[in-house]
Amino acid sequence: QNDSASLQTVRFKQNTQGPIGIMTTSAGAPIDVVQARVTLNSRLIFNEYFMDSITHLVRERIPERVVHAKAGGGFGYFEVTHDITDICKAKLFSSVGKRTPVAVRLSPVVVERGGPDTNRDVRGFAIKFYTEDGNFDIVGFNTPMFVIKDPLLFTAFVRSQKRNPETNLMDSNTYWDFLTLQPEGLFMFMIVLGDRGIPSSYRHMPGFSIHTFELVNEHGERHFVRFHFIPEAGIKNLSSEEGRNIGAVDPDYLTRDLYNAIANGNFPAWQVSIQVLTLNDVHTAGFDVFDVTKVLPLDKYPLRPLGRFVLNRNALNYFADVEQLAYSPSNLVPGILGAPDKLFEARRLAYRDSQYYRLGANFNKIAVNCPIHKALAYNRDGVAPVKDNEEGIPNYYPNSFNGPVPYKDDDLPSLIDIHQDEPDNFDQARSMYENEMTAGERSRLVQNIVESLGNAAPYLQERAVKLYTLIHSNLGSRIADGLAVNRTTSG
Ligand code: HEM
Repeated sequence: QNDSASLQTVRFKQNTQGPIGIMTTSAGAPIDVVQARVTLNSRLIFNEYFMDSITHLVRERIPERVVHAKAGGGFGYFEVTHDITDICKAKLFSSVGKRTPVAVRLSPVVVERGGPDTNRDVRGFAIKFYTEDGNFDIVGFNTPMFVIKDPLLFTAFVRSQKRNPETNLMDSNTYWDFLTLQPEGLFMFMIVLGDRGIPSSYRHMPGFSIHTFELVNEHGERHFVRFHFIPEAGIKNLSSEEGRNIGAVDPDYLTRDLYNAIANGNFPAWQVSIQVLTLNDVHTAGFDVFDVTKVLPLDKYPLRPLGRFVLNRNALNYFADVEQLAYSPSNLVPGILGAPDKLFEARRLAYRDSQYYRLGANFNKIAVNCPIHKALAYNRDGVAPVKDNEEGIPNYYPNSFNGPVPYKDDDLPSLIDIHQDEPDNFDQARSMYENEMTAGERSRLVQNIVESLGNAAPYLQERAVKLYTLIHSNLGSRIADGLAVNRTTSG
């Protein structure tokens, strides 16, 4: 193969004059490989090359993320193109033309670390902005809504979509059991099972914050926004058949495409815009605008342009720069308070916990997670990397010895209190089916649902048909017909 990704090692050779140095052990001692390779009649325990490499090899794997284990990543910048200082005082938005470095990780949800990129799945869309006030992360999806609004259901969602504990196989019964027990998720799965379920490349994939974030301006006034990221290259997707065929030949298709695009100077870029609501809009919307299972209608809350981001650099090392990336909804900066819904609150805890588990206590000291200005936290010690461990700076607060002092924000409002109802987004699902989908899109949605649901137990099929009928009678009856035809042809 002749693509940039396949030729990485060849390029390395071209860019170097010859061997880059004498090989050593991890402790830096030079190795005489001729000697070291005489192992069959010698004491292995004294062979430092063997001992150093074997003991490292068996420690090379860290836990994969419980979700979003596989990904493509890229680095670049975010640039403000439109002034929004009337609604937000965050420094990264302070002036038109201002650039902030970003790290972006794009990932299927259920697919495991070595699995196929072209599976039908939701895709994660995570951006870290390295601002002068610390890191701000938006950890979103390629769908504008999430599957549940009650965080208590998250564990059930993940387990039902992943492998059956006895068979270790993906299981259509658990998949459809969850969706039919929590029918608010069917709205998001109209996208997953529809035309947008398999992006043709990460460059052609949109992103959404989903949560409605609360922002404050210099005067302490609040606004509420959802972020949208629209690919400048346009939105493009694969059909089920294309996904299957491509995945059979190259399971890393999307990862490779992203790497090659960046390596070849065809830099992927996204337009960033926001839907903006005032406090009054929140009260008069007529529905819970913080409900992550719902979208905010674009005709009522149109997109306001904000900026764009461009990915112009690949990771220098995938493990160091992408695997070790640690995004968290709790990474917020002055001016951006986060979202007031329960799911966001749960996420503020879950990501940190996951990163302690997979990366260790000092995950924020790993280079790719470090803020651009030195963090002055009072934490010390723990597993590597500790870097300079803040040298002689006092390690407790408060202290009388010139340790870091608190930031003062006189206007700092807290997140508003909201009341959340039981989820009900059938109206939005109905409207999507009725008004937004073309006849072709509807047919392909039905076909994909029938294909997937056809593998589930009959009583789950019945439950699903009832729910789809509540969304739209036409959708329900077409699925029922499709399942009946399948039964006849297979029986
Ligand atoms: C709006 C809803 C949600 C969205 C859009 C979302 C999105 C994402 C994305 C994009 C990632 C991958 C981040 C990366 O690239 O490293 C991720 C990872 C993860 N998510 Fe979520 N998620 C949502 C809800 C939740 C909830 C409710 C929980 C648990 C309470 C949760 C727990 C996790 C965990 C533990 C990880 C792995 C984090 C790590 O180890 O770095 N997510 N999520």
